[in-house]
Amino acid sequence: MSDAKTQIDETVKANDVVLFMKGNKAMPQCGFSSRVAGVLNYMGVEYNDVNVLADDAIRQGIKDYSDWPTIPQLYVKGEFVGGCDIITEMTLSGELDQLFEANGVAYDKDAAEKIREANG
Ligand SMILES: N[C@@H](CCC(=O)N[C@@H](CS)C(=O)NCC(=O)O)C(=O)O
Repeated sequence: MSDAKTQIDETVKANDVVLFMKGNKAMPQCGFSSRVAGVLNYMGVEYNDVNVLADDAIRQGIKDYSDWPTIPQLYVKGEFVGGCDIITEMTLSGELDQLFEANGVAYDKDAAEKIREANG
């Protein structure tokens, strides 16, 4: 395994929820990353953010790791879940709630409902 792949593998296995993004959760540097971080922040999810802009090897490595061409990328319990479009859809359909519940990830259900109400 390359250094980047090893680092990615260890990160997603050591942390329940990881978001590979541009910028960080406090200051996203891309609208797509901002949207996913915004959902997780609003839902009160505890997660690790990895800024791919800080390391080109991780930026390319995460795409190879998941075989997914873009960033952001959300991982739950070591599994790739999706990017911005998928996370948005899963938030609105309630599938993200189900995924968190199935994996014992704490989140604010009322906040999730508010997102759905505002976008229904
Ligand atoms: N449709 C994508 C949008 C994300 C996207 O297009 N990301 C681009 C621009 S930020 C990207 O990662 N390009 C490759 C790169 O910048 O390395 C999604 O659902 O996540």
